[in-house]
Amino acid sequence: MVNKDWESRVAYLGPEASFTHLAAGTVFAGEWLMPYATIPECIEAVANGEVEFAVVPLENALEGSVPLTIDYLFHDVELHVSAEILSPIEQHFMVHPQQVENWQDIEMVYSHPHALAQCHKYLYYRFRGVPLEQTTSTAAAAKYVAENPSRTIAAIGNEFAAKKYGLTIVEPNIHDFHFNHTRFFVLQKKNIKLDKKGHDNSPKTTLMIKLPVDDRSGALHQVLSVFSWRQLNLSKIESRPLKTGLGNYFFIMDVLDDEQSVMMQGAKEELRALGCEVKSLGTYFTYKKE
Ligand SMILES: O=C(O)C(=O)C[C@]1(C(=O)O)C=C[C@@H](O)C=C1
Repeated sequence: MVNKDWESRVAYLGPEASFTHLAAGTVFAGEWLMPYATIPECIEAVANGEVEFAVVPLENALEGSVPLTIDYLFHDVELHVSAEILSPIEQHFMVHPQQVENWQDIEMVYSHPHALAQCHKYLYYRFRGVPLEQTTSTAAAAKYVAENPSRTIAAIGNEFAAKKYGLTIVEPNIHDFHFNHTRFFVLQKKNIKLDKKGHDNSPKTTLMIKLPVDDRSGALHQVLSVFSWRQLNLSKIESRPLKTGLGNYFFIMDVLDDEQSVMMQGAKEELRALGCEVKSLGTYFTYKKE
């Protein structure tokens, strides 16, 4: 349980009305939400004690992982996941009200790289050849378009960003696939599950595993059998480069159990006995944004 005698400071990938801001609001309504410009700045803010929590994007159903978040958590900081938030994502095409007449002749489209990728087909068929400009978030794109009313430019983002920055949505729901969801991590220094109203009551643990250095054949198979014979269900496995040489990876695994269970304790012990390095990000519950 989190002690809630004080108001928590919560960093999020801003500015206001980013998808991360909306996700953070579902779990931290009424708390002190503080926008930061980039994912590393959010993570550093919690690591050096400026804030108690940080909310950052981790994975999108269409585009896959946000490598910056995963790599930062593995290489740069010792933090824990205290919750995950799943949020539906709807991308809209928006312009400054002064440019509504010209929106078909847009000269540049601004958004976060994940959002641009989620709308790749739409942009290809509708605005082929129009330059795409990456921003630190969809809300940053909306803010930029709002600050440049004389330019024939557009942003891709959510309806709250359109409202917040006074833009007009000229084409709603332009994401290429209907099932567009993003998973966000709530990070904290302490290894404590966030136990607020509205979670799913199913603990999940994220482990980051480095295989033994001897590079023996079957090492990954051995790791997987540690979970398999204990009937520990994995909901995700992914590899990321260790950044030490080609072919060197670590694995991120999400296990559907509490780190404190007998089976999980045994699994971690056995992994270490096999020569693996195991970094646990802790156990957390899932919160869903409607
Ligand atoms: O740009 C935003 O609004 C964000 O919160 C970032 C982010 C991401 O990193 O994937 C979050 C959700 C959407 O998938 C698009 C962008």
